[in-house]
Amino acid sequence: MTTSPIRPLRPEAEPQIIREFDHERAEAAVRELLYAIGEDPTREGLLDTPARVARAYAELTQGLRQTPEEVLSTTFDLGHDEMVLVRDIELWSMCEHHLVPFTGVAHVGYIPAASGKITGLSKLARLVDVYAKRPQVQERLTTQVADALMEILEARGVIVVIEAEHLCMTMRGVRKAGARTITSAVRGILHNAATRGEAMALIRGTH
Ligand SMILES: Nc1nc2c(ncn2[C@@H]2O[C@H](COP(=O)(O)OP(=O)(O)OP(=O)(O)O)[C@@H](O)[C@H]2O)c(=O)[nH]1
Ligand SMILES: [Zn+2]
Repeated sequence: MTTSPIRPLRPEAEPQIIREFDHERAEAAVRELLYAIGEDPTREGLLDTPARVARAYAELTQGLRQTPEEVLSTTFDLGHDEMVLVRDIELWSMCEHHLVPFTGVAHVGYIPAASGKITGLSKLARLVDVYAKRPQVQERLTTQVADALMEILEARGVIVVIEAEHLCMTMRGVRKAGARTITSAVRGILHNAATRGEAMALIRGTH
């Protein structure tokens, strides 16, 4: 059995961008976990599992190695300064308490700067992934997406609504399948009741 050297955990609340995923360390940890649950990682069916799980985790946590600035670096000036809203962006994240998935949809809307700084629609979905593909809590995911749009696009207003089901509440623990958690973050001129109402109507599809 091999164990990799213990390195200190990062002390910061917000993780630093670490460019390289440590496959060797992840594999060693998975091997250890298999021993811990009473499995035998040397049996044939499990031989490649540590490497596979490491690759899967590299993908599931790839947002830790990306920045919102990279994603939002392409902007256009379309002279459009009204609300842009992308609804039902599929979302898969990982709850930081249990490291099991939570999944649902994000609705992301913003009102561009008067200068008309607009990003590509797909970039809103990519931005959600930058923050979703990390160990997360839904509240932080919601505010991080909103804050990134305010800061990087200099949007005049942002609304982010996330509806998700947490597998840690479904497959284990309290076992309440179907319970959905809804979080929202509102910034800038979307605090204005009429503007927010317009956004909510678009999100609900009742406009
Ligand atoms: N606020 C918030 N809580 C979350 C999120 N994901 C998971 N949780 C909760 O985190 C809590 C962790 O509670 P603990 O009592 O420390 O852990 P636990 O003993 O496994 O709790 P149970 O899930 O109730 O069995 C649970 O209530 C989870 O439902 C999230 O995104 N936001
Ligand atoms: Zn959880």
